[in-house]
Amino acid sequence: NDAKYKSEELAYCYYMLGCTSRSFAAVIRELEPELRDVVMIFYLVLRALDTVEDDMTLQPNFKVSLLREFHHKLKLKEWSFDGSGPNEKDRIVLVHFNSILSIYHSLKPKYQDIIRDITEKMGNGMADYVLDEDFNMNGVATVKDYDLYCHYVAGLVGEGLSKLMVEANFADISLTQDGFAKSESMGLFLQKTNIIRDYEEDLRDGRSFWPKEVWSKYTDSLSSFREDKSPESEKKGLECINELVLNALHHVKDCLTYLSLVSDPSCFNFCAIPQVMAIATLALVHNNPKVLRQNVKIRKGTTCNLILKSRTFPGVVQIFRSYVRDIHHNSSVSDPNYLKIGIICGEIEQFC
Ligand SMILES: CC(C)(C)CN1C(=O)[C@@H](CC(=O)N[C@@H](CC(=O)O)C(=O)O)O[C@H](c2cccc3ccccc23)c2cc(Cl)ccc21
Repeated sequence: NDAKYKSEELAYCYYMLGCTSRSFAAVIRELEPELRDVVMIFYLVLRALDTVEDDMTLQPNFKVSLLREFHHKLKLKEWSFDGSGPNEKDRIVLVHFNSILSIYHSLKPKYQDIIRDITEKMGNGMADYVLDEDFNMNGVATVKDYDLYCHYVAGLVGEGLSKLMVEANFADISLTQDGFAKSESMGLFLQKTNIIRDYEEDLRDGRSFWPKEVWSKYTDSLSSFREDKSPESEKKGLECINELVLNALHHVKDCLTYLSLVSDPSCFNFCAIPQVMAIATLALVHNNPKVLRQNVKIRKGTTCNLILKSRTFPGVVQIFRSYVRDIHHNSSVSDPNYLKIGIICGEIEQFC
């Protein structure tokens, strides 16, 4: 019967959520019922889009049209895609997209519209970068491009989540009345932290997202930090990392303000946990030469402590204050951005 069929599809969607991201899947499962399925579907649709964008085995022109028309697939009753490369880790969400569609169509129309609108904007933004040859090899050109790319892949997620939470009455309406500036910062803080951390891994995949306007101050070729093991090259690499850390820190005040406006406890957790993981990761990558050679990750034990401590807003503020102090104290006097890092850390500590 229909109810049984839907619950099997729902269970399969949660199974796919678990495949794409174990630790975050647990956080989504703790959301209030009104938003749990909505956010889970939103997350899976974004994962599907990300899997298409990440797939370097797809013909560029085919990839561009699939990204630009992906939001139309959400209007279909049935659609799936089995053409992803064999190594695409989340290809399951495209192969079994029918399960996502069946739950998507059971959501309230308002929620469906928000998800489809973000999917359209994100798909078109991603498509704009696919054909940009320079982007693949030299990262984004300017810091402005860096912010625009992060807007498409992460800032828009913040806009969508803010609309969903306000629609469900779980967050203050002001989150949708500032032009989504704070929502944007939430996404950009996460994405910029990942981009700094993933330097070596992305180079291995033959691409980088570090803005040339920054790295070209420290080297003639982005991959030199990885290839040239000399102390001079390492020092330049660290100064480049630290400038990107400085750039990311400018989003922190907005992120803390955003979190103070999320009233529902389960939504607060959902929003706070990725943020505290990000500030811990940012402190880890700051002035850390290992970033140039491998993919550094915060320790499992640290993650558990962060999750426990981030259940309340004061707990989150304390976590941010402590890591921002670490960044401030670990900054080298010889670093060209030493003063700017001191200023932004001081401002954040004031703000806390
Ligand atoms: C690119 C990204 C940062 C937006 C990805 N993104 C996130 O990073 C996840 C966390 C995540 O997936 N962590 C992975 C680790 C990892 O993949 O690096 C895990 O397994 O724990 O969180 C974000 C996310 C959560 C809560 C509030 C947000 C507000 C604005 C923007 C994004 C927000 C996310 C929410 C949704 Cl609905 C969809 C995607 C995301």
